[in-house]
Amino acid sequence: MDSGTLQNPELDRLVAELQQRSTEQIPAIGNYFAERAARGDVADPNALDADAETFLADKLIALEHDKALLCHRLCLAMRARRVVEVGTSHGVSTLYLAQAVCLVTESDGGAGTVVGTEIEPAKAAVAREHFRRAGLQSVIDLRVGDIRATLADLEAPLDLALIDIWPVLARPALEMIAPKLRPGGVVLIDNTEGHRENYRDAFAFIEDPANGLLAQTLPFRAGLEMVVKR
Ligand SMILES: C[S@@+](CC[C@H](N)C(=O)[O-])C[C@H]1O[C@@H](n2cnc3c(N)ncnc32)[C@H](O)[C@@H]1O
Repeated sequence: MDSGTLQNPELDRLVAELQQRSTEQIPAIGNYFAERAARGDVADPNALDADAETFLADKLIALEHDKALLCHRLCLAMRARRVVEVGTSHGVSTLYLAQAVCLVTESDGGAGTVVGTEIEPAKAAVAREHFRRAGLQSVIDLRVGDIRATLADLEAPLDLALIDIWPVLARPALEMIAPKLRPGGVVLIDNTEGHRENYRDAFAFIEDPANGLLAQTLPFRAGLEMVVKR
């Protein structure tokens, strides 16, 4: 038995194919930002300009397999059935989350949903096709638009959230999600070590005792923040 899989051969093939496509795009993304910096035209990761947004519009930038697998295993451990994903892109991490929620509801009964959100309609359309291929579309509520509108009416209590979006959006996402997390609920935030400074507003929120959160940076590549509601 392979402990690093979702133990569904078709789904494992699909996520491996998408992870490979995402990995292959990374050098081009690095080159784009390096070339701009070399021209003295540094792209601000906290305020992407139109050129950077156009360049990134078709890039997967998927959550790496090891991090996505942790999300999957945590959903199972927590028996998560209300999950939110902030930043869906082509839906790679959504597939891991949705399969875990399906396993929980199949074994424990009842219903479950993964709410995803993506601002680029073309990316959302590709994500929907992946959900359909995986047979997971019935548990995914993909909302197209800006998180500040699409996540304004999240239904409580939430079990788990994954924040995998530009760092500047982590704070507004936390402001909408944290009050609706159940005690023991978890938020995972990608790249918090690699972009610590850009996450300063998010950390100010996490460290405010009024919000009842505790955090630890897990030692994945570029860091993965695990935030727990007390
Ligand atoms: C890092 S990618 C998400 C990757 C995805 N979690 C996966 O594993 O496949 C971040 C995504 O957030 C989207 N995004 C950026 N700003 C957004 C906003 N204001 N509202 C919703 N989505 C946004 C981007 O278009 C991009 O596709």
